[in-house]
Amino acid sequence: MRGLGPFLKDAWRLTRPYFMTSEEKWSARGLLAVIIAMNLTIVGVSVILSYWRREFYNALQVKDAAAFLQLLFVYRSTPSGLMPGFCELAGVYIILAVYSVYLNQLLQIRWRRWMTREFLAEWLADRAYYHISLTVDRAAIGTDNPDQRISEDLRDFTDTTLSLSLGLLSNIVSLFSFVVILWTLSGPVELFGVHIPGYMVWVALAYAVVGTWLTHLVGRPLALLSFRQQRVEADFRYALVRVRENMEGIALYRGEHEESVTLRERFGAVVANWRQIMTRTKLLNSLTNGYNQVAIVFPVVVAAPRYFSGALQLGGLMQTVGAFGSVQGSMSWFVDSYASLAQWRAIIERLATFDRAIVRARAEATGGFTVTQAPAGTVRIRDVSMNLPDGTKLLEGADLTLTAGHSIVITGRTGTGKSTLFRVLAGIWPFGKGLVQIPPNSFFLPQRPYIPLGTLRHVVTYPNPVEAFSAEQLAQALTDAGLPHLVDRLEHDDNWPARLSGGEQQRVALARALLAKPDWIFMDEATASLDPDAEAELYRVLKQRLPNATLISIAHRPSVAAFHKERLNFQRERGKPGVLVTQTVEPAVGD
Ligand SMILES: Nc1ncnc2c1ncn2[C@@H]1O[C@H](COP(=O)(O)OP(=O)(O)OP(=O)(O)O)[C@@H](O)[C@H]1O
Repeated sequence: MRGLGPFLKDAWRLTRPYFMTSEEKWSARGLLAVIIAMNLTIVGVSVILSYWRREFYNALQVKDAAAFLQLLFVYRSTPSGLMPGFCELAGVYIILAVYSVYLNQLLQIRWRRWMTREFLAEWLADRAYYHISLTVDRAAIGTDNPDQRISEDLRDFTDTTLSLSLGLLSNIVSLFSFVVILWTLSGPVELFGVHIPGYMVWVALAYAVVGTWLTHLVGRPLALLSFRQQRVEADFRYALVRVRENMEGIALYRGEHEESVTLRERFGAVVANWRQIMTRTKLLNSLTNGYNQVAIVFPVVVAAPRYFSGALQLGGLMQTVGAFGSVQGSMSWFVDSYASLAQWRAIIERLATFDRAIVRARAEATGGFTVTQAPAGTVRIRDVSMNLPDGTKLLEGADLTLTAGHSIVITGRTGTGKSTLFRVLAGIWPFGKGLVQIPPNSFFLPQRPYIPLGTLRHVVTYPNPVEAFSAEQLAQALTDAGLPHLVDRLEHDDNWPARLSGGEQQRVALARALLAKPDWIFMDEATASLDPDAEAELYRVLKQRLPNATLISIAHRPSVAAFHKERLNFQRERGKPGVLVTQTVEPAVGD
């Protein structure tokens, strides 16, 4: 963990924009001011209620029924001023308590909405999400699981920041107010010849600190145990999900017994940890119940000598009991907040690291590459060096010019760097340097196409809006791509990533290319899941439907090479940068 200074700086850096510079800053400040005012008023009402208590019990002591009724339902004039009735005080208290929480939740969700939008925009800008995924450092907190940072950490950050800061303010004011009340009620005491003024204040503070500290000590292992419980429950659930996702594989291997052993083992951990939670909860409950029972009489016992000596009336005694409870409540808040403070610190650390990783990734979006538009009819790379994130060189100082109408197939042994070259040409690979010039109307088809959730129409038109193409255009593209059976299901909302086979997914990607009508089509083993006949058929369709498009394909099969004019062989020896070697290919029949 970093020092306190940098941590506070990070906390401020995350908090500042919403309240200081965002377009919502005025409504946010207004809402925060109202919540603070409400919380302080709640403390004020509690203080008035403490004096009300004194009047009320004094009225009981002297059997003054009129004062009793006034104090319950209307108001009463007292020597120290007008005392509102219980109904009014309770009414105001209830309204404040309800609306302070409600407005707090409102501010929390608005703040979270704003931060989530900001983080999402930053994360998706300049392909920062992709860059971070390439360089993710498992040891560094903050850059792993971006989904968790954006959903959970932002939620917990806004929640914890508000509850800690507002809680701190209310509890300081409350502690101070009730310590003063207790001080005025409590006379001095002589202990072993020492004169101690306001002795009840010291007793209350000591009682609260010892009690909450003991509770904290006994209860602390529970936090760890419940954290572990979440983990073992998640492990058990994950094992069940693995079975669900691999049912066919398990059935074919007859792996039921093995699975059942694993599942029982994992559930065994759930039960074992739960038993520890039970034991610890029992201990904690013994302590808190005992403490709470003692708390009922403890302040009365402490104040009793002054009551019996006549220095305090019944009202004063009851006010003392209430003030004692309030001091204890505020002190407990400070002790309990240790845990939330540690949690808050961890959240801020994770969010700040994530934020810095995004800024860094955006700054290095294209690495040392200069990606520009190519002059019409060419694709050019000049002096391109292509590295892995760890610095390993895949290609060094490469030059390449592709001309329109001259289709190329890129081949090479697996793992040489063909897909990485494809990413460089697409302008998304950030590691390396050189000039990359690509014509604007280029279309990139990866090996594993992205299939979003939603209707099939959304899947096929992605990333364009659903209304970008007519039903006839979509039907034609699907039919051309070999998916005529899906034409009727365009409006069906299904789990398409799971429903479509690997080959069908690649056909959907080709349908997208047919709709986009690009001048250049770059394909990274984009038909590898199809059988050779279907693959050849699709290449024929592409050439027929898009006769002016130039195909640049990465492929292993010779049958695909036959659809291209030239072969570019990516050759790389272990530990050395690769080279691109041009070779001729036999044209396919009808090419
Ligand atoms: N993000 C990454 N981090 C580290 N290494 C990577 C990363 N991406 C790719 N590599 C490595 O770079 C090398 C080249 O990968 P690439 O996918 O470009 O190969 P390829 O020639 O397309 O292989 P194939 O024919 O099997 O698809 C491989 O050794 C791969 O493990």
